[in-house]
Amino acid sequence: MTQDQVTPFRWHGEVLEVLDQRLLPAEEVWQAYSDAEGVYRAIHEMQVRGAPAIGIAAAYGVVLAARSCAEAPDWYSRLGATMDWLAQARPTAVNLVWALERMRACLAQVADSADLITMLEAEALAIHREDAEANRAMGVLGADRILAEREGPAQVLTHCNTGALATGGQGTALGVVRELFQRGALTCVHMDETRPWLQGARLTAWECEREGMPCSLNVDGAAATLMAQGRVDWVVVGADRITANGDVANKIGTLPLAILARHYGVGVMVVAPSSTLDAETPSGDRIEIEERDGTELRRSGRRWLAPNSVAVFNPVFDVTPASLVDVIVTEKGICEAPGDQVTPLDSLT
Ligand SMILES: CSC[C@H]1O[C@H](OP(=O)(O)O)[C@H](O)[C@@H]1O
Repeated sequence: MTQDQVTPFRWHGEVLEVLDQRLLPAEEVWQAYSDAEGVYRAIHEMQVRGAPAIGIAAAYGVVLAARSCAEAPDWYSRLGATMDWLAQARPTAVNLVWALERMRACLAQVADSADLITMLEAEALAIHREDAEANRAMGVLGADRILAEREGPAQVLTHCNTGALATGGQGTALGVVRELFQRGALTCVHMDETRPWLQGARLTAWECEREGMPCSLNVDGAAATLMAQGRVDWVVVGADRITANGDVANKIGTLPLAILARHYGVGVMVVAPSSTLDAETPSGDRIEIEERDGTELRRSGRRWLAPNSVAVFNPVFDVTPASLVDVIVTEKGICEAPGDQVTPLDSLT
C-alpha cells in the first residue's frame, strides 16, 4: 500500500476486501468477503473498526447480501432481516445503525428487483464518499479552531485510532491532526497507546510514521504528566455516539482524559461526522457500552499478561459528559461548550 492510500477496505463490486487491523502494524493482510456473513464477522472481530468505517463496511455488506438474494421472491424481507442482523455486529457506534438505516431507506425505493443491486451499491458508495468529504471538512474546521487562539504550531494528544483506518477518508480527530501537519502547524501529536486493543500504538503510530508526522507514543497513564508539563494544548478525540445533550461515547480512557484536561486547563475537542449524532438518545447514560472478552486483557498474542482465571472488567467505551467537552466538530459546524447548550446538536447538523 503506498503512503497516500491508507484505507480500511477496498470495494470491488462483488467482493469487499478488508485490511485486517488485528495484524497491523506487523502485517498488512487483506481478507476478501463476498457475503454479509463475512462482513458481519469482520466488524464483530474488529478486523475493520472505527465508528464510520464499520458503517461503511456494513453498507457494502448489504450490497453483497442483495447479490445473493436478488432472484429470490422474498428478497425484500431477506434484506431487511440482514440489515437487522448486521446492526448487531457491535452495539455502541451509532454510525453502524445510521448507515444501515440509509440502506433501508434506499431499499424502500426499489420498485423492481432488477434495479436492486445498482441502487443499493450507489447508496453504499455515496455513504463512503460522503464520509471522506466530511473528514476533509472537519479537518479544516478543527484545525482552524485550534489555531484561532494561538500563535504558532500546536501540541495535541489523541486517543485510540481516528484516522484513515477508522473512516472512509483521512480521519476524524486524526484528520484534524493531518490538517495541522499539512499547514506546518503541528509540533507533535502525542498518541495514547490505548489499552487493551492498542489502536494508538498499532494503528495511529503506523499512520503517522508513514506520513512523517512528528509523533510520540505514550502509555495511557502518561497523559497526565504530558499535560502537567505543558506539552499538550488540545486533547483531540473521536466519538462513537453523541447524544442529544452532547454526551460523548468514545474509546475507554476518554473520560479520564477529559477530567485530566479540565484539571490542567487543556482543551478537549471531539471530532465526529454528523452520522455519529444520535438525537434519539437523550443522554450518555442510555448508551449501550460494549464489553469484550477478558482475553483482550489477559493475553497479548501468545503472551499471558494475567492469570487465565482472573476476573476481568473490559468495557471498550466510556461516556464523557458534555460539561467536560470544550468543542464538538462535525462537517456541518462547531458547537462550543456543549454542556452549556440546551440543544447542542443544533449547530452540528
Ligand atoms: C473515527 S473512529 C471513532 C471511534 O471508534 C473507535 O472505536 P473502535 O476502535 O473500538 O472501533 C474509537 O472509539 C474511535 O474514537
